[in-house]
Amino acid sequence: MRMNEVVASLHGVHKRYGTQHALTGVDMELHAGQVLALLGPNGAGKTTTIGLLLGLLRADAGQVRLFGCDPQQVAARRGIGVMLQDAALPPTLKTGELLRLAASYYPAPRPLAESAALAGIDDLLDRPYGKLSGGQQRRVQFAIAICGRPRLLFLDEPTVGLDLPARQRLWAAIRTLAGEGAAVVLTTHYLEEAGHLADRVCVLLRGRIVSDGSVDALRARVATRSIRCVSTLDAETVAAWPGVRQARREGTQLHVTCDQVEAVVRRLLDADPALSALEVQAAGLDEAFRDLTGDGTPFPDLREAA
Ligand SMILES: Nc1ncnc2c1ncn2[C@@H]1O[C@H](COP(=O)(O)OP(=O)(O)OP(=O)(O)O)[C@@H](O)[C@H]1O
Repeated sequence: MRMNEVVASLHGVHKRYGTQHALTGVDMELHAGQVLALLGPNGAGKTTTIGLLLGLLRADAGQVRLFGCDPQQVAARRGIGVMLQDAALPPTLKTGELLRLAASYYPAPRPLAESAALAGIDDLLDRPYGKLSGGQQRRVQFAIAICGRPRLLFLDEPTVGLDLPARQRLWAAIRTLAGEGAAVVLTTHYLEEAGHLADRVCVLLRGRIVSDGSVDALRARVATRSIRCVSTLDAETVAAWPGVRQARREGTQLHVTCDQVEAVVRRLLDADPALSALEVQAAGLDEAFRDLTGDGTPFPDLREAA
């Protein structure tokens, strides 16, 4: 497989459930060797997009292609690996047995030890799946998703329930797979995860793609900066200054989001000679997303990873 080759695509896709419009005119391409993070608030259309690519749903209009074929064709589906959130696996089977069984469905599976090592489950192979912790089960599900050497890997919130070392290990494994040429699509609510992992971030909002590009390009689309300082200035007063988008207080700290950072910093220093611990940062992804909604709609389910 050539790096950057388009492995799957949606062009002008519309999908409705009854009168509910889930996707309206979505265009998206997935490339070999690229990790794409699909982000958006609840109900934005992420699951619907993945369902269409997996051939579980049919578009009402537009074209969906998987390895150049209709995603409903079995041959096309053999090239994908999937880790969904509601995986139900037989609890009495041992992890190693489950992995062997899953690998047997693929023409050229990865050696079991390699899948286990990538997923960090080498020490769990003799344990019954049902006796594992939630985080351990997630790792087994990941091993199953990658055991067939998929050319396209779908990961639906793969690190939910994982502690930080396990999450970092999974990120490393995902990077390895992308390095081997796999296209990876992941949905995540963790901004940190998208920032660390993704080559591209696609933001869906109310069934439309509102941003598609690198994490840096997304950040650059919003010119906002955030200022933090220790100050006794009233947040509401600062919020009314020109160039300030938002100001709030957290204990002794004042947090200000603004467009014209130099002017606001100058005015803060003038207004409060005792101001200290001044920090200026580029907008985080959460501010970027908030900005993309245009009407200030927050993304309540986007949170920083713990
Ligand atoms: N089977 C269904 N019947 C009716 N409406 C549906 C169905 N599935 C999804 N929808 C609606 O379609 C829209 C998109 O839903 P979708 O599940 O794709 O969003 P999502 O981005 O995956 O959300 P979440 O982050 O909550 O999983 C929502 O308004 C949802 O209510």
